[in-house]
Amino acid sequence: MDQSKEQRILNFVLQNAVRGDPQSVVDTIDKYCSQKEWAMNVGDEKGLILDKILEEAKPSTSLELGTYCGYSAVRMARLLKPSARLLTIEFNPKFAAIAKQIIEFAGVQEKVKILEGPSEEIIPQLKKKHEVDTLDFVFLDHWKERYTPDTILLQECGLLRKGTVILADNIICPGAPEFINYIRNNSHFVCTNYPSHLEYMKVKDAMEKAVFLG
Ligand SMILES: O=C(NCc1cccc(CNc2ccc3[nH]ncc3c2)c1)c1cc(-c2ccc(F)cc2)cc(O)c1O
Ligand SMILES: [Mg+2]
Repeated sequence: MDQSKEQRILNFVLQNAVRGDPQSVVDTIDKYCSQKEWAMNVGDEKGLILDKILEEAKPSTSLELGTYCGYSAVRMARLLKPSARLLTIEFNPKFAAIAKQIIEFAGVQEKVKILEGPSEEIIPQLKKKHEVDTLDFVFLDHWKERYTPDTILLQECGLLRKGTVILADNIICPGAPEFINYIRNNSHFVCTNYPSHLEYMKVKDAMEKAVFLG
């Protein structure tokens, strides 16, 4: 059975990155995906925006929607303080299995917990089953049409607090027009746009930060 692109990315990491070194895992995935096969990691250019916003937020509890191969989970975990936690939700079991191995190879498995399943099922379980009080940081990078319903669901479940930072990928490409319309017209959020480029390409993209006002 021939390998998937995600398995090829994993193998390249296992053979070329340094075990226990999250920066080397991030750099190795970026090298593979810019030189060999494109993949939908947030990438190095938008990754620097993610780094800066995450470092400003100094989150104790973070949530990511859309783990994929674990690139952004490793990228975020490398910047979290030792006691901080990242929960990341992935619907596709094959992606989750690859991500688990990449996260373990990077040595950040103590800070990262992969939750397998659809966000609409898992978000309502975060408080009771996963002992979350409120979220300090949320990274949206899953199906773009889920950005709005899941933001509403997070509010309904009491998971946002005054100052929670939500960062959304792919505002231009593939685009999340209904999310932009929702969040920029919602007086409970203060929004900031960060122009950038699609990972590994010259195509324009952007990220949007939305801070919840409570
Ligand atoms: O679509 C994207 N990513 C989302 C995605 C996509 C596929 C599968 C999954 C399965 N994972 C999944 C699903 C549902 C879920 N619910 N809760 C968790 C959860 C997890 C997730 C995407 C596309 C492009 C892109 C593609 C092509 C192109 F030409 C330009 C740009 C660039 C990106 O940076 C992207 O992020
Ligand atoms: Mg993305």
